[in-house]
Amino acid sequence: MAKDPIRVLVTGAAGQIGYALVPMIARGVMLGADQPVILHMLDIPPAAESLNGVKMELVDAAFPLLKGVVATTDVVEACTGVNIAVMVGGFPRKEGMERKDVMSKNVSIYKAQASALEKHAAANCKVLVVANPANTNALILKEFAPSIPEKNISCLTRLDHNRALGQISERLNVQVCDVKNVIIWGNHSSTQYPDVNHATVKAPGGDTPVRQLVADDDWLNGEFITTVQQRGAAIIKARKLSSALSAASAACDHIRDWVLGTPEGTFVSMGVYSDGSYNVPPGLIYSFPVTCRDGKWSIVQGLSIDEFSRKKLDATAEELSEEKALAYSCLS
Ligand SMILES: NC(=O)C1=CN([C@@H]2O[C@H](COP(=O)(O)OP(=O)(O)OC[C@H]3O[C@@H](n4cnc5c(N)ncnc54)[C@H](O)[C@@H]3O)[C@@H](O)[C@H]2O)C=CC1
Ligand SMILES: O=C([O-])CC(=O)C(=O)O
Repeated sequence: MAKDPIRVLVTGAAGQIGYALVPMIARGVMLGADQPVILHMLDIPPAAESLNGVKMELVDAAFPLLKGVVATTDVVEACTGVNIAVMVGGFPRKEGMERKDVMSKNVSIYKAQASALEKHAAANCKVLVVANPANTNALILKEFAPSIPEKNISCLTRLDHNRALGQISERLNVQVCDVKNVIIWGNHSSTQYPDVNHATVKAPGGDTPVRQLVADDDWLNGEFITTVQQRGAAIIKARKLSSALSAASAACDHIRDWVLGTPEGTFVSMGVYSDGSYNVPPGLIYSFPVTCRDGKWSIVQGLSIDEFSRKKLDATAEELSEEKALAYSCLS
């Protein structure tokens, strides 16, 4: 029997990530090739005409899974009945700007949209915040939507996770699909910690540790980390625009694994509300290694953390605590 459609909200849908993301959702990349969807697209009034153009293109693409499109500048209409909310809308970082510069512009948007989601989304709506500062926007959304379960609010660090897989695959000249279990800890910012200590590569004789195969700790503890941390800035420098196709693809990966589950023995990185695991302060949205099953994520427990890693986990937590304080000062 055909499945009922799932309503997916994309905010900032007239923007560049939105333009890459909505066709992926309509093609089944996010929720599966047998899952019909109804797209809800929100943008602000100055972008209304462009948003309508995106809607026209969705019609023209004749996606079999796409059962309806709501394109609106009304946040209530956009949020009504949605099962999944991908929050991309906001002000992007431009060349030379740090994430902190975009903080005040974005946290007030997330405070307002929290209330709309809380009042009008479907019960058990899963929320993914993409817009920067992603962790702190998600935290503000959580704080101002107290009736949405904290387990349902997350932020995107899957792009960083995928970038780390990509760097290892290039370095070792192996297929990216054979590399797994890298971890992004902390903030989606240049303090994030891309950790390969539990990562492996599939080989005929069994999974082999990345550290053993690379056999160059200086590279893994130095250039590899900074390349992943700075990849967003490198794309902005090259394109004069921030990452869009890779961000859209990572948003699909994030929701797909959350809803449909992670493969056995594989973990992925998600920004989620800290419960104090790995001595990360509770009260922050922090990227952890997680596995997903039955629509729920769980933080992978019991991984060893060496002294080098501990310092990096703490440094990015420190930055998130500072961002949280700054966000609240912007809102007051
Ligand atoms: N977490 C991650 O891995 C990544 C996050 N980002 C972030 O994603 C966000 C979107 O990036 P782009 O699509 O490149 O930006 P963009 O500027 O092309 O699109 C943003 C869209 O949001 C809309 N918008 C602004 N305020 C809004 C509001 N209150 N409600 C609804 N829509 C609103 C704008 O009109 C625009 O159409 C930025 O904050 C960017 O920094 C970008 C790449 C990766
Ligand atoms: O760096 C930026 O502003 C865009 C972004 O989040 C990324 O590409 O990771």
